Amino acid sequence: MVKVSLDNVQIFGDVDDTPKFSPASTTVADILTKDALEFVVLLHRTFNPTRKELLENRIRQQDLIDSGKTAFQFLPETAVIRDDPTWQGPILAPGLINRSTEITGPPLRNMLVNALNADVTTYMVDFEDSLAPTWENIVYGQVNLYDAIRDQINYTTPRKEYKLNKPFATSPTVIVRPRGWHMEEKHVYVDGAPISAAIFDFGLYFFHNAQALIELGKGPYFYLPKMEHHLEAKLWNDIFNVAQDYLAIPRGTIRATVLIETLPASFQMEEIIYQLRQHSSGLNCGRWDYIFSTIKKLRNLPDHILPNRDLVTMTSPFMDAYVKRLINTCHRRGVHAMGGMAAQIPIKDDAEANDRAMDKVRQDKIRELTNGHDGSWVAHPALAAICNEVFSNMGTANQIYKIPQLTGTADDLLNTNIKDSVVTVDGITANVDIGLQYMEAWLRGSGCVPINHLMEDAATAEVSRCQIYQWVHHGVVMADTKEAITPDLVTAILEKQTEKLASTSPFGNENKFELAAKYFLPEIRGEAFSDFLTTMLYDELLTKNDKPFDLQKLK
Ligand SMILES: CC(=O)SCCNC(=O)CCNC(=O)[C@H](O)C(C)(C)COP(=O)(O)OP(=O)(O)OC[C@H]1O[C@@H](n2cnc3c(N)ncnc32)[C@H](O)[C@@H]1OP(=O)(O)O
Ligand SMILES: O=CC(=O)O
Ligand SMILES: [Mg+2]
Repeated sequence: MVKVSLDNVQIFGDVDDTPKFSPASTTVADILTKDALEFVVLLHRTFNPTRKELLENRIRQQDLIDSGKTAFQFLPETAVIRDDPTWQGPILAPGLINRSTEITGPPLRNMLVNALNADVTTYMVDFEDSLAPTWENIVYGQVNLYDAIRDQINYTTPRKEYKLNKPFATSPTVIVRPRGWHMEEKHVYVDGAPISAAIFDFGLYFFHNAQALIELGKGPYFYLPKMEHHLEAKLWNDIFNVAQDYLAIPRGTIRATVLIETLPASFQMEEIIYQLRQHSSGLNCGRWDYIFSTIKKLRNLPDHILPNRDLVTMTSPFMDAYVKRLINTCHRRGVHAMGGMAAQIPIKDDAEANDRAMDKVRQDKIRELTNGHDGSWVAHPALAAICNEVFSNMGTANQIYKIPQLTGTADDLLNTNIKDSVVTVDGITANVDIGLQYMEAWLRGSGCVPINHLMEDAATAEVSRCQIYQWVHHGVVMADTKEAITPDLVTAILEKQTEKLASTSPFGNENKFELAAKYFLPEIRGEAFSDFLTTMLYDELLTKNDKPFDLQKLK
């Protein structure tokens, strides 16, 4: 075994050794053990320089786009991968053959139990879009997964008893989504800089649970978010190989589904599967981040202005092209093509509105099934039945064997012309409202919230944020007032919304609307464009102890 020095490692978060849940749960100290930390530090030291280079490459690509020399093309240097029809993904892994209904949600203990009890095939446990990365959320997410896998997650609150209906081994297969390459975990420093959040989330989960999962007839399975280049997938693949070798687990045991949720990645779908080859479990249409990325990448080009958020749909030309290209690519290579998230959630106090919302979810799933997806996502247990019903029409565990015609040329992927496109005052107000409410919740530690009966998470909020930037930047003329959108107009809307929401907040003086507005303002005035809302706000979540935790006390 490689010896890893922890001399230059510091932990600034609490490493609690008292159980948080009743009956007694695993503790944070059982997760952040010396052995586990050595493993994640080894991965970080080995792979962080490449991660940083790849992040710099993203900035260079953006400069190219902004200068009008569009970088969007199928890469000439990887034509050989695309043109070779012979290579295939691996044989499907145990627990990942039928993925017709995947529930998703953050790894909060109550939600983990509820999701594992849901009538679904698989469960994407999310450290990313739906989780605000407080130290507490991150480390207890690991505690909760550890306990779930060992059938010791049952617990009681004053309100409710949470109990798994079935053993973990026969519950929906768990697929963990670590944070993306851009995020750092600032509660852990290695050699004077924060550790990569992706490596931290992946490493702790893999180290503690890979062997146990294999013994249960499943495996260490992952969803990989927000990649922008096939070499970013190669980086994951290299990490997987080292991780498996380290624990003497056969290479190819890990499986990873990549979210195609950035515009550049949709030009490299085949290469991404190729890089992960023996570890690939397909691709997923991460539609919300994909809309965000499309706006973000093309934000400074006047020909790609998108209309009001509710007019950008899965049938918009660029979205339709991306979905169809993804399904064709996956099925040609023998891997799953997963659908994405309709934002509608159950509406409890209005039966008719609920029926309309549920019908939107159903129509979305029907479109996905008809296009050829092998399964799709649901945001809430009450939506599982709809997805199950629609995808039962496959009649088989998946439809990988069906290869639809290859559509989605480079021009189609960039075709942002949407019929009857308009931007209106209501469209701006809705985006301001969503962005502000979401950021305020995130700053209080909630990464996924219902707003106006829709699920809002980091990806959907990004769409709202960067639409306003784009409209102000280009001085778009509103269809209703015939006036151009200016920084002063959006400032006035933000101020009004902030005052209204702060004065009615159930959190009273503890609400964070003023703080959220302070960060939001330069973004929507077009004066700043942060890479991600989450990296922009992250320091506000730090509960960094001044004195690092004494590593001698690690178990
Ligand atoms: C763009 C993307 O990345 S999509 C993927 C990321 N997004 C997600 O994963 C969405 C996850 N979903 C959620 O967080 C929630 O469903 C929300 C915030 C959208 C709605 O939450 P709420 O309004 O609180 O839902 P509601 O009150 O109906 O919840 C009822 C029960 O269902 C549970 N529940 C709701 N959603 C889920 C879920 N996704 N997984 C497990 N349990 C859930 C709640 O925990 C609650 O049970 P409890 O009282 O025992 O704790
Ligand atoms: O992660 C999913 C998305 O839509 O973004
Ligand atoms: Mg996403």
